[in-house]
Amino acid sequence: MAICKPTLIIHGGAGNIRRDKLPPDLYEKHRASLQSYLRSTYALLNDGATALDAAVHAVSLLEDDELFNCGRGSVFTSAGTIEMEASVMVASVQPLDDNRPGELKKAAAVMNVRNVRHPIQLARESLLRTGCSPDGTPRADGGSMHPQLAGPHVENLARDWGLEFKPDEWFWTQKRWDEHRRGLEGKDEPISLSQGTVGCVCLDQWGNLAVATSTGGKTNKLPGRIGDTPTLGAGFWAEAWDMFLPGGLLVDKCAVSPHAYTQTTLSTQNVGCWDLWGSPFRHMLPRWFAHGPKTRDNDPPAYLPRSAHCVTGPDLKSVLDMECSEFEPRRDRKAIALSGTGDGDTFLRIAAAHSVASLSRFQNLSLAQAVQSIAGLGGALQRSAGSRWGVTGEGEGGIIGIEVSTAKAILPSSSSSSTMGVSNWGQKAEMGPLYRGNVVFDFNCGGMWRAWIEPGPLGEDIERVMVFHEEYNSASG
Ligand SMILES: NC(=O)C[C@H](N)C(=O)O
Repeated sequence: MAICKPTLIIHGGAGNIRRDKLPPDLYEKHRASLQSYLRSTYALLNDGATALDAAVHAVSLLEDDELFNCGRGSVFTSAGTIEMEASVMVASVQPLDDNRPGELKKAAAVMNVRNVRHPIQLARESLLRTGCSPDGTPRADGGSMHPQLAGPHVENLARDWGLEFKPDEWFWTQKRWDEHRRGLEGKDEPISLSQGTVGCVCLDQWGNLAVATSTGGKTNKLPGRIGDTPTLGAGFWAEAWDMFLPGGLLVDKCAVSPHAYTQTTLSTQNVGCWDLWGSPFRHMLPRWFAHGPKTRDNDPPAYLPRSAHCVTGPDLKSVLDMECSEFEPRRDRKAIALSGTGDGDTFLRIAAAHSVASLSRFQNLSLAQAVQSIAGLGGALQRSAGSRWGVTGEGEGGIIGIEVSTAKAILPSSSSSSTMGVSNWGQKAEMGPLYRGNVVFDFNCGGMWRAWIEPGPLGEDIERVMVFHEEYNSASG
């Protein structure tokens, strides 16, 4: 049964893109490409495609488009060769199910790939071919449980799996060759450069999230260099976790401060604690919490389901007797997926995508806040460049993502003007509640090519295509 409204965001690279160095015709070409890929991918999602297939569809189109640094438009290494990288990863707000495509392996990445027309399709095949069944018995699909595969070995698998190959000439483009030559000669770029990696994050009707990312890497990278795009947790990540919402009991530390958050790992699962005092669930708290937080030194140090570990106190028995029938523990699930672009060496150094996920999960930040603190201005990517910031391109980049939760509501997104957030209140539809993904992005450099669908004031779909923080034609930015 459909439980989610499809949600979609695509990026086409971030970097030192400047308004005065981005001619209108080049802007228009990027805008038209991104809009067309956004539309066809969104149509697929609405027709019932899985998030994985839709994301791979979007990135396959980008890989054939010379404008972007991936597939056919890939940049050259310092040796004048093309070495491509791509990755996919999935997560779901549905309960874990090893029979769901991709769930067994969760992520697959390919690196140092040559002549494969669609590296992203190779990553998809590698994800789905695990070489074993959910119960661990061998399966003859030619795959393995390895999430990262490189070079001639994975190219051989691509042949075995029937993927399309193209000759070197097909990948050669004048624009990238000129960039390569100018770079070797130490000359400046005459027009705006984006680092050009592409990515798609989407949510399907069944609550599955997928991220697909593809790149040629950095212009004049050393042959054999592996970047963030095919490295788990650096240039991409997807994750889902269970949350407990009102009906469970609160962590002591959480009760001390209205904004505190505590996460305790229990034997079989992680449980989280929301800031209930400032949350929309306030009115659902039992009456004995009505006076707000206070410290209870003898309480158990974790937020646990009632049956396992209960709040102590004089009124506990009567509270449970009176309140529990109307206050059942409810387990909700949250999922996120992220794709990055920019200086991959920095993304690697700070495990950028996984850092965003950890902030969201363990610090209980909205995804918008978490993305901002890593990829926004003054965020961890920028800070890690130190005194080299603005000189070498180090630390520059951006991240796109989607979060979705089966709770009736999630915490509102950051109000920062540079971090786009769409609130995620469950929508009522005939078949029951539909959840909407929350599209987020941020970047710390001149621009990031991106396109997404957002809800208008009446809930209608609105397409957005942007490169700067503001519209291309606005005076500022
Ligand atoms: N184009 C990019 O975004 C570059 C990519 N992140 C890399 O460093 O390999």
